[in-house]
Amino acid sequence: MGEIGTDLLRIGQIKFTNALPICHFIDRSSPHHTFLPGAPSELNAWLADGTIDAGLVSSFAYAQLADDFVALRGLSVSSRGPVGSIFLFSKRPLEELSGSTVSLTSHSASSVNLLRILLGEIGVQDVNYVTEEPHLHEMLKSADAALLIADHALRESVLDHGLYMYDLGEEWHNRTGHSMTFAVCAVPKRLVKEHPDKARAIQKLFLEGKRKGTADMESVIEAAIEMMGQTKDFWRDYFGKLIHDLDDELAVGANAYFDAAYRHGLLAKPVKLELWGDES
Ligand SMILES: C=C(O[C@@H]1C=C(C(=O)O)C=C[C@H]1O)C(=O)O
Repeated sequence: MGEIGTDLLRIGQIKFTNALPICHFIDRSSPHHTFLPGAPSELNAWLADGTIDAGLVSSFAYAQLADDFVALRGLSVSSRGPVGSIFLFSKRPLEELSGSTVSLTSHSASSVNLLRILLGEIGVQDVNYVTEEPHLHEMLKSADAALLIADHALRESVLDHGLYMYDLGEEWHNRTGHSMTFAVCAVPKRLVKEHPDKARAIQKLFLEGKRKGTADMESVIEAAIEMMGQTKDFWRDYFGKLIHDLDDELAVGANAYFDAAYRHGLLAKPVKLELWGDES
């Protein structure tokens, strides 16, 4: 973490379309904040090494850093059922992946660990996990299945590969009945304690961006089309699946995920989501 009393706070922002409903309208004119866009895995590493002070990161990365960070109330990337952009593309049905090689996108922390949990719960054993750049064709040259997230997953999801496709938000919901929170907005406990006004200012920037995005979804969709093409209906359907809120109810799903991650040996200790700030 940098010198937190200083005037400039560095804030991480997900560079993919899933965060556009929050990030498209963020006011970047503030002299006290600078925004650094990255893939989730980059943002996670930046939060851990102090390159950024706060921002959107994988919920799993938050869980690893939960001693030092809180999650801002009202902000997340979540789904209650299908998420539409987190897919396992597989040559075999999920239940038949024991002894297989599964290639994991290098961009994710939450989804790759969710996949480990889901396969573990189904009783799939002896999987050889490899982490690779998110290129489906390359990944499947040597793997039996490949996990992609975000824009890479969206792009492949509209093509016919003749592969089995599993939406991890849907698999998690079918299995547990819970929502799943993939990303949260993490802020250092030190900032909250020593400069609550600054933590509140970060939350307000994101919440105000989300409020504008919700009120003007057409502009958010235009921005998504500019990034990736597809039709307005495609984006309406996709953004309709995503939830960008974070409240006590969604925290139940996030905590169920953290519990499962701990049970499966993926987190070193039990973690509870610590929400901070007001939602408005
Ligand atoms: C919905 C998504 O959620 C994302 C998934 C993440 C992860 O797997 O670590 C992190 C941030 C989110 O942007 C997605 O990428 O499609």
